[in-house]
Parts: sequence; C-alpha cells; structure tokens
Amino acid sequence: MKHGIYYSYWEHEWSAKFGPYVEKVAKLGFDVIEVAAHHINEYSDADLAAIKQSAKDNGIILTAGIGPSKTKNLSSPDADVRKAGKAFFEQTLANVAKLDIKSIGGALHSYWPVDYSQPVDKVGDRARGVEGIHGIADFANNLGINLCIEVLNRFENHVLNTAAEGVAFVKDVGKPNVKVMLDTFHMNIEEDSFGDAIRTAGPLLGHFHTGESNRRVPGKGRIPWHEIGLALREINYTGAVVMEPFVKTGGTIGSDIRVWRDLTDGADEAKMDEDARNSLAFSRFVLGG
Ligand SMILES: O=C(CO)[C@@H](O)[C@H](O)[C@H](O)CO
Ligand SMILES: [Mn+2]
Repeated sequence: MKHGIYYSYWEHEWSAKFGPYVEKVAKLGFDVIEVAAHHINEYSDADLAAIKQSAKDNGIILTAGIGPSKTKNLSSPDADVRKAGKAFFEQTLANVAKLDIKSIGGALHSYWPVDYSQPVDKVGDRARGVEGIHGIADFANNLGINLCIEVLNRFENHVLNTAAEGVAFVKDVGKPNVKVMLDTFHMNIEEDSFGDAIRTAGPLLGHFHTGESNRRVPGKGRIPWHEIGLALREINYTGAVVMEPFVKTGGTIGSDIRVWRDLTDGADEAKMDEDARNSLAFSRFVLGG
C-alpha cells in the first residue's frame, strides 16, 4: 500500500501549479502525490518533463484526480458535449501519461459537482456514462492508465453513490483498466458499513481516498479507521491510499467542496505540513503500508 496526499490541501484553485509540491510532499514522507488534471492541458511538454524528473529525483509516484466540467460530461444527453468530453479526456490522458501517471480518479463517467437545479436522469446518465467510459478505456490502457470511477455522495453526484453501484457500473463497462474508487468522506454518508463496502469493491478497488467526515486529515475525527484498515487488508489492497483533506475556505476549491468555515484552526503553512505529516504516520499505522 502506498500513501499519498492531494496537493489541493494547500491550495484554493484547481488550476494551481502542482510542480512545486512534488518535493514538499516527498519531504513530508509521502510515497504519492495526487495532482489535479483539470488544467493539465495548459502545461507545456517542458513543464511536464521537469515535473516527471522531479518525481523521479524525489522517489515520488504521481496519481491524477479530476472533476470533469459540465461541458466535458461523457454522460451528457447532448451528443456534442459527449464528443467534447471524449476529446478532452484523450488530450488529458495523453498529458497525464507524460508524467508516468498510471491512475486517474474522479467522476470520470459524469461531471462534478452536479447542478441539481435541473432534473436528473440517473438511468440515462448511467447508460451514457458506461458507454463513455467504454469509449476511452482502450485509449487509456494503451497509455498504461487505469480509470478509477469515484463513488460520490448524493449531494455531489447522482450516478454512483455506493460501492455496490460502482461495482455494477465497472462490470458493465467490462474493461480491465476500469476500476472502482472509494472515498471515506462519501462512504460516511452513503454506506451502511465501511468494511462491507470495501469488501464489495474487493479486487475491483483501484484507488482509495481518505478524509474525515468534515474532510479534515485522517486521525482528527470519528471515521472508523480500524475497521477500514482491516477491510483493506482483507481484500489485499495494494494500491494507493490518498488523503484528500479540504480545510481551507475560498477559491473554486472552497466553493466546489463547500468549505464555509476555516477548518485549519488558523494554521500557517508549517502547521498544515505538520498536520499532514502526523496524519501520514496515523494512516500508515492504522491502514497499513
Ligand atoms: O471526493 C472528491 C470530491 O468530493 C474528489 O475526489 C473530486 O472528485 C476530485 O478530486 C476533484 O478533483
Ligand atoms: Mn475523493
């Protein structure tokens, strides 16, 4: 098991440059840094080559996360949007591959966060989502990339809310590089049992996000980490466990994540780093790896 952190913990914008965080995260003792792929198509090849080299020099593995925008929605009822989504993903995956990234996770099958001011069509969106992911899976596989379909809570997406729904979706896609992704923040809202959800995903679990029920770093709240660690060991999970704390207000991150109060307790960057380091030690102990 490899442990990581989403660099957005320190930032306000999905567009924030992730290059400088590779060394920082390595110094904090992590194995993995997760980067936001939302704006990766704006990086030059030289930028990507430098970041790849920095990861190599620092012994860090990169993974990617993304919340696709409504205009790039692979499950949209509008065929032109689906087409734009496919083109966006192909460009994004090609750039992600330049960083030697083997896994991209998020609501790849849909968009995020969902606009609930309009009625939703879960059945139709799911069917188009299966087709959309099926349509980019081989492209990703040829680049050695797994597509990890994130199961989200009801307030952020309607297509997949439970591990069982995630597994059924991934089985319908039926491609070896398309996996289920779980996140303890979302599981806390939707699952009857953390352990059962992880066992339901079993060998299809491709990526795992961690965070407390208010998205503080693991160890500061009341998520049942021991139960989660036992279940991950039971299914012999060897993938990445990436903590995804969101504690800062402001910017597109604060707004998309609905952070309306300062959850850092007024921390400066040094204290934010210390919290991450302590949470990493806690996560390695309780989850393994
Ligand atoms: O859990 C979430 C959102 O609640 C994230 O994983 C998100 O989908 C993605 O990371 C956006 O970059
Ligand atoms: Mn997540």
